[in-house]
Amino acid sequence: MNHTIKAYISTIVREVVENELVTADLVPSRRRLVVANWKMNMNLASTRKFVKDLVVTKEQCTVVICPPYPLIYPLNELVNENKSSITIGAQNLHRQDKGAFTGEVSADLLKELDCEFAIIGHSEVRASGETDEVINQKVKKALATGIDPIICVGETMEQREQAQTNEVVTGQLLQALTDVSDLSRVVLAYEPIWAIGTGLSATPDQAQEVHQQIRATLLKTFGQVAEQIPILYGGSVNQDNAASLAEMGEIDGALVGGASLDGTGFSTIVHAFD
Ligand SMILES: O=C[C@H](O)COP(=O)(O)O
Repeated sequence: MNHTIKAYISTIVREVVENELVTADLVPSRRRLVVANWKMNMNLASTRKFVKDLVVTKEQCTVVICPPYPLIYPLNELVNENKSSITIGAQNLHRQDKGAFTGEVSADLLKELDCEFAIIGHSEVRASGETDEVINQKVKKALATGIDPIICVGETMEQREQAQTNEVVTGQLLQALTDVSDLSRVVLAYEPIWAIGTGLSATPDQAQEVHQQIRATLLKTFGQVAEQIPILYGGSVNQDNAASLAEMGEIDGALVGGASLDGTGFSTIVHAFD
């Protein structure tokens, strides 16, 4: 079903609910996603092994793999050969259509290579100077190209210690979503910077608390459509902590870095969110 039809159906459902013709229980539940961000890791051989090792038996949870750009095409071929239910995503995209942007990749090309998602605003990209305005432009470019954006937000340890988490995260998400119309296709990822690659994951309660604040802000700002936006948690998710994070009602999936490089281990994380 294409996105226009999905959006139309969700609009009808929302109107019916707002008119109290059905109970909220009948609103379709949010999609759940487990996303692998391979960052600057993996090669052709390890990608082949990953696809062989990954066991995805259920389909309640969308499994998105975001490889380095040169691996997108071979990964797509492997997915087709193996009839795998992997969905492919990109780690970034450019806000412009095309042009003299050395080293960058356009949304159109990513779409042509079957990328259905793109990570936008990852803290490792923000650290190189990416602004909230550029992130907002990338979100719009992704949506206009038929790619669903996975927008990352998160605070530093210093900001957490100064009780600024809510202010920082809210500011980032509202700027990323400024004038964005198709919110039902947006995915958010809460990634506390202090938890990324450190082995120091947020506890399920810490993550749940921030996710609840994000949900409240989304509902207040955008209304009922905000219920459809999945909020993933990212930051040292692994085979040991995935199940306890997945139990939390406001954690709709995970964005996984280091622990996504091994197909067998990543399968365990996926099944925790199934
Ligand atoms: O995009 C993924 C996040 O940066 C988390 O990375 P990590 O699982 O290695 O902490």
